[in-house]
Amino acid sequence: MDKKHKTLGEFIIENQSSFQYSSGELSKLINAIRLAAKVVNHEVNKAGLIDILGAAGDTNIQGEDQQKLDVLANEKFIQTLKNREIVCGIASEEEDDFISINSQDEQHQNKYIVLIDPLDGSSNIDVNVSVGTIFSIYRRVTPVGTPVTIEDFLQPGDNQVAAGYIVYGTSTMLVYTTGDGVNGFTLNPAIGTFYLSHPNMQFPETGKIYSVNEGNYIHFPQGVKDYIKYCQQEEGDRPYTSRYIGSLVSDFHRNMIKGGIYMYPKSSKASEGKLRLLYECNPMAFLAEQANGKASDGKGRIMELKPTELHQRVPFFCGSTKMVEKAEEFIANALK
Ligand SMILES: O=P(O)(O)OC[C@H]1O[C@](O)(COP(=O)(O)O)[C@@H](O)[C@@H]1O
Ligand SMILES: [Mg+2]
Ligand SMILES: [Mg+2]
Repeated sequence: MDKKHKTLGEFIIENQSSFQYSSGELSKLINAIRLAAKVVNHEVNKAGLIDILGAAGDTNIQGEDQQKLDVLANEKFIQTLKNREIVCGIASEEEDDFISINSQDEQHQNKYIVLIDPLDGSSNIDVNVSVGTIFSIYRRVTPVGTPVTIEDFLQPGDNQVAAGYIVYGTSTMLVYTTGDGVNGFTLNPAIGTFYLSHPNMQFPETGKIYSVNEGNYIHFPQGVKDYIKYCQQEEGDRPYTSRYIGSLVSDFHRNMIKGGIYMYPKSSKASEGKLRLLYECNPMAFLAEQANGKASDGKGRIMELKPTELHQRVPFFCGSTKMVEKAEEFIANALK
């Protein structure tokens, strides 16, 4: 029993009252995500030993080949949330449409919806590089007790009540916010308990790491090219170091601890970039802002964007405030 660190369970109970809608329902929801994370973590850790590597044989609505672990993680999270009867709707990267869940208990109608990227960094699954899960939680906007509609999911990021990720890396961590700062919990695999290991996480105001797939450089807008050149120049505290894991969760996590910027710009190959607004950019933006960082589409705040489609993509620039502002500056200058 680790007396030095608070468990996630203790932390949730202690901080429940600081949550504006505190009714215990959100705590139950975070606990359900914790449970599903442990189940997926168990599978990820022994991926090479069980038939869970490689493609599942289907493509998702994004046109991507679904990996077996994408499908498994999707099933585990949806199953856990359904079984625990705490949400009235779920949307997932791996599901074409949202799922409406009617509560069996007439007396108790659920108010929360969850959007998930069940397995983030799918291209890294087979090569034993860290991957993650991303979640975003909203209160529904349509009347309680009626089936959820697309309106419940197409809410701007500013309406999120909670967001977070799990990183399955050298250690497994759950990092989340309910709008009162960002806290990180590390799983003690010996006893299956998450402990508070990274209280009040903060992005350093600036940093020396830039994370972008430079293989797409020639396809990037001029402003983005100019910013990357700026990062590579011999001047002042530059050149910065290029670090790109290819898992958004892992690149974000490192940059939040060390200071840095992650970029997935639009390009001549991908007119709106690659990342999905609802279950990748909005939750990471909420975390970034709660940790004194910044998240932008290159022009303005991600969380002000009014979503129009469940799986829409947006350009994404996220990390240390000064670095994101610099990138925005280069993008704006190139458009003059
Ligand atoms: O291989 P690319 O084009 O650089 O894309 C890598 C990016 O795509 C992602 O893998 C997209 O997420 P999924 O794996 O959930 O589809 C991000 O995690 C990562 O940052
Ligand atoms: Mg992803
Ligand atoms: Mg994914």
